[in-house]
Amino acid sequence: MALMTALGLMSGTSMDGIDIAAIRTDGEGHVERGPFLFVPYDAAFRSRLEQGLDDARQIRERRDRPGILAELERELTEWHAEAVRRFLEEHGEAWRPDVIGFHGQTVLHRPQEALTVQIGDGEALARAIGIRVVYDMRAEDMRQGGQGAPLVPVYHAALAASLPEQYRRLPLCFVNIGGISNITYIPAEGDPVAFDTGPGNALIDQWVAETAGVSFDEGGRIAAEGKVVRPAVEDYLAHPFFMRAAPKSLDRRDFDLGPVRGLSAADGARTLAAVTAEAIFKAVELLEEAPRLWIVCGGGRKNPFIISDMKLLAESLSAGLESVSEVVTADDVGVDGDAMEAEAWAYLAVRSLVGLPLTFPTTTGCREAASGGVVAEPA
Ligand SMILES: Nc1ncnc2c1ncn2[C@@H]1O[C@H](COP(=O)(O)OP(=O)(O)OP(=O)(O)O)[C@@H](O)[C@H]1O
Ligand SMILES: CC(=O)N[C@H]1[C@@H]2OC[C@@H](O2)[C@@H](O)[C@@H]1O[C@H](C)C(=O)O
Repeated sequence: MALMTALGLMSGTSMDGIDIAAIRTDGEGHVERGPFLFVPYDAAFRSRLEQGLDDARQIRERRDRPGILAELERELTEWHAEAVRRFLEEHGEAWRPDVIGFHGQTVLHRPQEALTVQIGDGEALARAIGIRVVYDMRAEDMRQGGQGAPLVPVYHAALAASLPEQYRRLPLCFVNIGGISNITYIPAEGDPVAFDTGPGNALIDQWVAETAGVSFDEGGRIAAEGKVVRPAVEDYLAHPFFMRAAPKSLDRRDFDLGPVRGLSAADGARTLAAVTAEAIFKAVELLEEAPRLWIVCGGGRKNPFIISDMKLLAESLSAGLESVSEVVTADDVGVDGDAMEAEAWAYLAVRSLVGLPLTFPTTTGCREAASGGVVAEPA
């Protein structure tokens, strides 16, 4: 197939802003990565999104927009249109997209009820920027019996195939630490396996907002003053989610700050970093073999305590293995840990246009490999 230029727009569960990335791809093995831009939301819009999550609890049917959600959807779409305009001003000449993959903002995710809701009006976005948009890429997977998440694994698989030789150590795991964490396990033989693993940064963000008045724990500075409080970690890890078989996925509200309440700001931040790392390693119990390499993507890789805890866990894991299990960041292996999800949404948009599958029984639990997405034309 001919190559297409695609833009991906991701507003993740951290609700910190919009990631935009461009790629050129055939939707299969060929991926050229282009520029990346992050457009942060202001504090006022972030708190409106939080309110949107509250209102979303009243949603019974995926088109419902109770409370502020209808207005919020308009605002969110406008934020995205503006972000695209800004991207095109800088990179439009070399990277004028044929198509845009638009994620929107997840406000509710209840896989057990086959209900997942991303606000964001794909039709309005296509009209506003005059470019074809593919949106609502999770819904078809759910109709086919899948979790509707995670969707990035098919892109991880494409990247795994082009990793530098010294990092093609199968089985390996891509770890995405966004608001929620998820992994893609690439075995030596067979299909990639994927699932959400537990909390990512969302709890840390909520905790430091409440106790220290900042939106995230930059560089782990708050955690640096604290210690890991074991009973709180154990409390989180006793959550029934960890006992469940994969595939499985999470809503941002499935975990809360209950177990760290009463701790100092620093101890809470340090403890939650440990929870994130340990929850990821709990995934090993669900995998056929322990990964030889963990490639960490997403904002959580910039929290040094999450990374150092993961490295210690990998060391103890290695003790029982013939080959070592090592933790590296996306940047170490030559991929962009910030742009990855937005690139994936660009890649998925191209796959959707050509009718290739986005999800597989081993990544979301869909009955058979499923495509998806709705195409909005600009005119
Ligand atoms: N310098 C940093 N130090 C510590 N944490 C950071 C830093 N930069 C970003 N983060 C954390 O990463 C989060 C954003 O991560 P990311 O962009 O991967 O999330 P997301 O787009 O919401 O992803 P997802 O869809 O996977 O939930 C921030 O909310 C913050 O908690
Ligand atoms: C429903 C939803 O938005 N899920 C997100 C969330 O954030 C991380 C994790 O939970 C993952 O399952 C998914 O996002 C990524 C982009 C995915 O679909 O692969």
